[in-house]
Amino acid sequence: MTSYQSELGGGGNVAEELAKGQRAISIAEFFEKNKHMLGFDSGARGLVTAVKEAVDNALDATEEAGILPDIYVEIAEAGDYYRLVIEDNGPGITKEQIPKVFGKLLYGSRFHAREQSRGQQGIGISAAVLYSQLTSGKPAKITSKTQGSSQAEYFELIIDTDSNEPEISVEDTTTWERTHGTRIELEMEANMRARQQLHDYIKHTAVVNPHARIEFREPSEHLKYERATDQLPAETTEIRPHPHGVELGTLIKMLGATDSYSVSGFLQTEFTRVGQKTADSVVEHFRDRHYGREMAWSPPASQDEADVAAAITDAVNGKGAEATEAFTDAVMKVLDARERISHHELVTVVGNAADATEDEQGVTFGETVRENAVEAAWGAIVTSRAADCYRLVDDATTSKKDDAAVEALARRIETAFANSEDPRDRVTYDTLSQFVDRAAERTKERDEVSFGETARENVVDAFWSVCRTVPDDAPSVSETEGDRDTASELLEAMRETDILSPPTDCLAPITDDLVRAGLEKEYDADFFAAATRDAEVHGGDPFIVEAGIAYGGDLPAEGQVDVLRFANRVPLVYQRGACASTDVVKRINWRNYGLDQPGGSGMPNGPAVFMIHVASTNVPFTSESKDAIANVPGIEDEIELALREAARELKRYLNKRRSMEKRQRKQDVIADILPRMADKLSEVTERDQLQVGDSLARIMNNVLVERSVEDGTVRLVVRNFSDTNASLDVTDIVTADPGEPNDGQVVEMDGEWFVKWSPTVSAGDTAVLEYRVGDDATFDVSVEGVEDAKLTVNA
Ligand SMILES: Nc1ncnc2c1ncn2[C@@H]1O[C@H](COP(=O)(O)OP(=O)(O)OP(=O)(O)O)[C@@H](O)[C@H]1O
Repeated sequence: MTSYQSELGGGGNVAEELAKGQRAISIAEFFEKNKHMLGFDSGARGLVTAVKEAVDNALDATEEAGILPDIYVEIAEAGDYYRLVIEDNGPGITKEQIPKVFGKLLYGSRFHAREQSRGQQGIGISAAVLYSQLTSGKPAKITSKTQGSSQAEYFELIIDTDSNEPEISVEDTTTWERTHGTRIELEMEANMRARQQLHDYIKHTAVVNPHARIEFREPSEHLKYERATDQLPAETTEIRPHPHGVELGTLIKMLGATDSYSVSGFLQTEFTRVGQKTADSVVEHFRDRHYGREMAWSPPASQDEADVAAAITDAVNGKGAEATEAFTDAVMKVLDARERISHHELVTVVGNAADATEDEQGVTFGETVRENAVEAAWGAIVTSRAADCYRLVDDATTSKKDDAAVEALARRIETAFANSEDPRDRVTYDTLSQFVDRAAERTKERDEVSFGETARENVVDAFWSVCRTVPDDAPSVSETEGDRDTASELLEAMRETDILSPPTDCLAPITDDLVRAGLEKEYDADFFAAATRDAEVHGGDPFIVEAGIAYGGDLPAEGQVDVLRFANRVPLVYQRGACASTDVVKRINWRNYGLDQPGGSGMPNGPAVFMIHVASTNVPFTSESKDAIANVPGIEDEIELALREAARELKRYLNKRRSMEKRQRKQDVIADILPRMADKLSEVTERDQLQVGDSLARIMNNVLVERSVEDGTVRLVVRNFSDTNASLDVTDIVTADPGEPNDGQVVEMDGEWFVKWSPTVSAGDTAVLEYRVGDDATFDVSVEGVEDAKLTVNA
């Protein structure tokens, strides 16, 4: 760094020297230097990020247009570089927009939309273009065809990093076999070291987008992921911001942009879930914060020292005895009936009494008389502060506090009111808290009695609850926008008002059925479970968490469970350790759900894949490169609940499987011993060998299927030795024509006859299935509807 130290004291102006080097930095220049922020930290990672940005856009665009996505991704070596091609069958991009979409950072359609989408910031694809031009020096080649066009638009362009504007080198039309869509070709310095992440990204994209067809070709592999459903994700609706989710800067911007004059109108037109009632409630809190409330004191009783009536009478000059008395009586009549009165309420009471006296007595009560009367009456009323403060403190604290302590605290609060700058006893909640805190501190110092946190809060709330909201109009929109403190008061009022959660039609969860279908499509497992939670809200943005589990089958039994993380249907393949979803998986006790977890915490082991999906209008990521979900407690709780929901199903499955395995082992032992016993028995008794299948089925409480063939009659006897009903599908495959059996159905296929029955056999009952066939036929029976371990087939 240039040092100006030698110039210090030498008469030179360092600030002016520095000023020569100070200039604005373009966004493109900034990202050129900070590529890692956008996920382009290395050649390996750059390739994954570029694929991800283009595929995410393709999925967003096709979904928005209601088109089932057909996406082609190709990575090929091109000399010293890699060439990346991504094609989609989306709606295409208009000629005017192409240069901006690809040649300008921070240009997009989703930044301002409160709707679930993969893209959010308008940086993704242009950052890929920037990375490609920086590393290979080659322009991006874009082909795009909109629906109904016969020709496609073709551009070659780069981003001018000084101006953050597109620099077009070729602009042409071309023919393209796709009826509509977009094709992007980028060359970049890259390598395939992140091959695994690339494959994970594509495969996991296929899992959570079962409606998409994706073809992926890279130098050593060519893969096709077919769609599992023709059902597009549910259409989403854009929502207005929720009052609980905006920041101060955004609020001020919104106040500047609105057409509304009043804050109430502004709230109702610019935010979701705000009707008249909610707006009224926010405005009331806003006024409380902006103006404070007025303390209401109990008017002293007439026999008390402070004589309000006398004070009023004294204050009224030259109105004649009769009118003065009538006026004083009218005020006192109202005051006597009131338990408490605040300053503005007194102004109204005096005003009404003056109007009535004017009418009845024909004497004018002008502004000054009214003001004098209010001042005099208020002066007399506030003499009761001490007694009032005592009562409020006494009621708000426990009986354990002795009287002198209560008295001391109340006296100090009273003094705070008496010394306050506002003669109307207006206080904000914060000021009131300060009054009470200071009074409590002094009482501790002087009287050695302490009032703890809770006691203080109770006292503040007791005073606040008898304070009156002031009648002043809430500041207008322009007044609020023009003053940062006022805007901040409005924001706090919005946050403290209970407001219905935002609607969730802006979200499109995958849904549990499709989570399961997606997993079934890509993983050869024995068991699948899925759960979709109800929507919750974080910082004003709705979110939905989904979880899925695949278990067993071909999944690797060794090592840790594989965790697939997704945000708005986008697989997150980096920063696993920094992600809230990983943290949640680790903190669950998986032993409770039948999985192996060394030490009882951390990643569980076993042949399982966990899938976690967070869908939101604003997913809180840990960084701009959108690699990991931040540790937001509300979101973590939902992730945990979704996982536990799916895990409960897994537990049931594993328990059942274990008991079946146990049963099978027992059965294997018996099946081994029984024939040997039968052998021995027939040897000893010299009788024919016994049929052991029947006995085995009886011992194991199984369903037994036994065949006998006699004079061309094939008989399958089904005996249910279990204690529940059995609904079976029994199919006998015969090599000769079985004619027309009584209850079974026959289908012939390639010289084999399939005879099928679907009997329900009650516990302890028997069903007989029969047909006739020629002598030399052979048979092969299959039975479904009963677990293998509970079935004995002797046929
Ligand atoms: N394949 C495509 N088909 C149609 N429109 C597209 C396509 N790719 C990009 N767009 C349009 O270009 C805009 C900019 O895309 P870009 O990837 O830069 O940002 P984004 O997807 O909005 O947000 P993010 O930076 O979070 O990815 C998108 O918002 C979309 O309107």
